[in-house]
Amino acid sequence: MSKINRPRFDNPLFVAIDTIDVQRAASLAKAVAASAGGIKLGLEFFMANGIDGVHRVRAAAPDLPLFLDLKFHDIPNTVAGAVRAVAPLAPALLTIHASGGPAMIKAAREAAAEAALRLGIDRAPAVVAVTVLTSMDDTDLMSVGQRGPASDQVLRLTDTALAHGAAGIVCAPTELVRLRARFGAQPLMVVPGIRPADAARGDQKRVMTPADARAGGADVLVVGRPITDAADPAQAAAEIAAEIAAAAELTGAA
Ligand SMILES: O=C(O)c1cc(=O)[nH]c(=O)n1[C@@H]1O[C@H](COP(=O)(O)O)[C@@H](O)[C@H]1O
Repeated sequence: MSKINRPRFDNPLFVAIDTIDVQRAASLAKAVAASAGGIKLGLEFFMANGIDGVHRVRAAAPDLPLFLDLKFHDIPNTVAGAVRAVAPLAPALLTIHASGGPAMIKAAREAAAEAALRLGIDRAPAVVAVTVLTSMDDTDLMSVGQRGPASDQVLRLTDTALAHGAAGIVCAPTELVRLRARFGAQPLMVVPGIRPADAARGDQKRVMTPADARAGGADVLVVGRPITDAADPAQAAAEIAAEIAAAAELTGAA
């Protein structure tokens, strides 16, 4: 297997732009461009607008890396095909579900590397594996037949994901310290479930503030509604970026 592609982001704030409206998505991308390190487009946006829609949003903020969060979870052959299909978008990050298992994770990683080579893309998309969704707690986990507590299941899935070629994982901020202690600094830790102290949790269950998540070792902080639902998204993004930067200074993180 080729060397693991592990990107580093100077600015770890990725704004999740969850909408079906291309114009709104483009104007949000533009509004947050000064404070964000990247934008994330996910299922909601992609189901409505597909590859063309992604191009249109990127044109609004061309310098921002793209996190394409489609959470692939299928048989290895199908996932490899899906990775190849979106590779021309050259996302910096691409998600799969770790629970798809070793062969699926390996197939995704290999498809990303091969497609990048074939397309002449400098850097293959980093495949990151979603562990336990941040909207699930221990009871939810049990109800789908998985052994909890959530933090133990995240550890097991991280082990599997990293052993089979994922560049990193998606986890809740509450698991970061334990994961860093076990897996060290190398794996990319992508962390949603971020809520400023005064923000509504919505459907998120395992949450922390931007400062605590950064101090805990998050490489990428995924923040959606606290920014996109704010009266002034540019200002909300700037405040969260400042909170992250202050936490990084305190802890000596880059
Ligand atoms: O893969 C993800 O990005 C993801 C994984 C996870 O466990 N939880 C989670 O919330 N996400 C995504 O992160 C974003 C969080 O958005 P907000 O809850 O609005 O901040 C959404 O786009 C989710 O799809």
